[in-house]
Amino acid sequence: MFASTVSLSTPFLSTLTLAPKPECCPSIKLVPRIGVEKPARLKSMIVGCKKENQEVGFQVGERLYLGMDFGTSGARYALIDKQGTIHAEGKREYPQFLREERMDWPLSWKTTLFSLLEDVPVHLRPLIASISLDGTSATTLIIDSNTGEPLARPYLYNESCPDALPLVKSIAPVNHTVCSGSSTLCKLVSWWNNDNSDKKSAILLHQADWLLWLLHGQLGVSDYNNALKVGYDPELDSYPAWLLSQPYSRLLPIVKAPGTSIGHLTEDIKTQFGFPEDCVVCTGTTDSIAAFLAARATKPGKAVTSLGSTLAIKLLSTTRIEDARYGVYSHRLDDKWLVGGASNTGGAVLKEIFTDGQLEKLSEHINPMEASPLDYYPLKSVGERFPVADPKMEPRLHPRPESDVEYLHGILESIARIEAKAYILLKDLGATQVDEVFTAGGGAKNEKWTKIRERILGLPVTRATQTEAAYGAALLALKGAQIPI
Ligand SMILES: Nc1ncnc2c1ncn2[C@@H]1O[C@H](COP(=O)(O)OP(=O)(O)O)[C@@H](O)[C@H]1O
Ligand SMILES: O=C(CO)[C@H](O)[C@H](O)COP(=O)(O)O
Repeated sequence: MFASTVSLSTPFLSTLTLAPKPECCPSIKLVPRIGVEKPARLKSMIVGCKKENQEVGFQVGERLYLGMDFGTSGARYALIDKQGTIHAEGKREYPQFLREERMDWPLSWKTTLFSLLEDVPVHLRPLIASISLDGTSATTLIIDSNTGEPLARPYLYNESCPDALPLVKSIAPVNHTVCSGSSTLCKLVSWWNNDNSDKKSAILLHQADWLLWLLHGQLGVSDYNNALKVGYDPELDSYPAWLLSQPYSRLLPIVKAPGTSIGHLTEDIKTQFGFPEDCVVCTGTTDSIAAFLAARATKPGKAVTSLGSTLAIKLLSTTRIEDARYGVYSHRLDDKWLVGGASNTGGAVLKEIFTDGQLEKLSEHINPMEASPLDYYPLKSVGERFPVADPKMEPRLHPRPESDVEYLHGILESIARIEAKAYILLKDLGATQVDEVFTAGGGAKNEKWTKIRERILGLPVTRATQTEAAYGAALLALKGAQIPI
């Protein structure tokens, strides 16, 4: 494990100022005041938002910023203005495309990307100044640099390549972030050692990088959040020498800060969707960092727990902590560090047992102030990443009580205990002590779960004003638009 406190330049959070809000409600009905014309002919648009039957518009020609989140179970978009007001939002499930009896994830993600763009109200598209998006971390694609098409099936965020671990451990510093079977570097090395396809034209991209490439057309660009788990050092702002000396280092993408303008939309995309000539595409981030950005927690000690399909924890710390023994790593954010990790526990386990409606109904009958005697380790399948890095950890969801209310209570409480263990671990490893937890993701809506977590964490737990990672991605688009290419 190593911990360091560094001063890093190019602050993000402090450079990103949201203009003062005109009186406008967060979730709004758009009421175009003038006839909606074909985007190509549209000169400018005053768009109102409804608040108690008033229409509050904003300056003609003001711009909008599009963020998209490609999470575990589906994708979302959020369209905001420079005050951070949401002008449109939507979501899509991933379509199931099979190829050789396996899910064709690249086709599903690409289809979902273009479906989300179709869902953006056509009369708002000409106002969009920039686009960014987030994806699941360490979801790795090996791409043919001649075509942009995948040379192999993607390695998903929670997949592990233990075959590559001994070699990766032999080149990387002790307990470095890449020394985990689910790291991007292990996936790259596993492909390099086992795949017989033509390696000359191969490049590595993360899910977010590849989806952004479909919009800007420049292959081989990533961000220092997505690139962390392939070995990029956001403190050095470069790949380390021990990695650059490897034969496969030529597959690595160039790395920019999240929310950096890469270039304009391709002509095809502009024409197909009616986006403006000056719309830029910005580097993205990972889904749990986008959720952190959405929460707008800016002080050390503030943390965001993303209760999505997985449990991802991000604590804003002045100290950088890396320790693969526990699945702990630090993402750079501005001049501070987002210390944390991602557990395989979380909503995906709940989804296998209960529908969202059942979760809502059953939760009504839970007394959150009463401790559940049930002790589970809820996992969908074998293997855990954090706060215990154990690829062989077995799920534990039995004995199952007669009552589904008691069963759900036990699962929610057990996930809360894992969350508490994670925050205690971060403190013991030297991170800034957590003093408040914001919640993002689908689980944030469960008030009983929030109360259970407050009791077990012994901390105030509040639902972030914005819980969707897509909002955080939109903030990155806003940042990128403020800094010209
Ligand atoms: N009322 C609820 N209580 C707890 N969890 C919930 C509730 N409603 C939905 N969820 C969980 O939220 C998860 C989806 O959250 P989301 O943030 O959309 O996930 P992701 O982006 O990781 O796909 C699902 O796994 C679901 O089980
Ligand atoms: O669990 C995940 C998918 O939802 C990702 O692993 C999650 O994004 C955590 O990775 P990171 O901390 O690098 O963002």
